[in-house]
Amino acid sequence: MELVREYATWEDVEWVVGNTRLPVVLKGVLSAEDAKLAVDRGVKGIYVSNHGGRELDGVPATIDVLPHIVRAVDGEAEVYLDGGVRTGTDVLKALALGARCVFIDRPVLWGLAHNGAEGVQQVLQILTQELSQAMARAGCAKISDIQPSLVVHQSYYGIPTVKASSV
Ligand SMILES: Cc1cc2nc3c(=O)[nH]c(=O)nc-3n(C[C@H](O)[C@H](O)[C@H](O)COP(=O)(O)O)c2cc1C
Repeated sequence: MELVREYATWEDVEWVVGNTRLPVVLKGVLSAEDAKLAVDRGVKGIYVSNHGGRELDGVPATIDVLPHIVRAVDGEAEVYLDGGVRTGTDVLKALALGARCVFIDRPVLWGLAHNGAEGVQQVLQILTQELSQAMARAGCAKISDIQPSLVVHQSYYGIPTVKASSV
């Protein structure tokens, strides 16, 4: 019986990178080790995601692994994050911990289900307004003013966090 492979390998990543001149973004990175392996293979965007926690019980929260991944990547790729971003302060925290941007999935779908295109617009407006308020209260006039010192994270104290290995 032929088994159907349901996971990607590093060879797959190498194939994609080698077959396009476009920058490749790898989604689903949850460990510093994998982030480094991806960068070493020419990946230009590390997309920290646990797919909304829907794929595998027990995976770490993306915000917990983000600082380790940012440190490992060391500016060699942009780092993005999704998973559980629900408020403007969530956005602020992710940016402060080194994400270039965040992605939002289910809140957008909830807005769509509630009120169609207008509902989606409302969700994005609420998040934008909350981020703007959070930035004002944190003394940030622009996005580049959002610095790690705004956020106290357990990893800054050397407390070990869960390590996962997945692509
Ligand atoms: C209904 C649904 C289907 C999804 N399908 C995929 C998928 O096929 N591939 C993938 O990488 N992520 C998939 N995701 C995960 C999202 O792209 C995203 O990583 C996650 O939902 C972000 O978390 P949030 O919903 O808390 O914002 C799916 C999410 C939902 C809710």
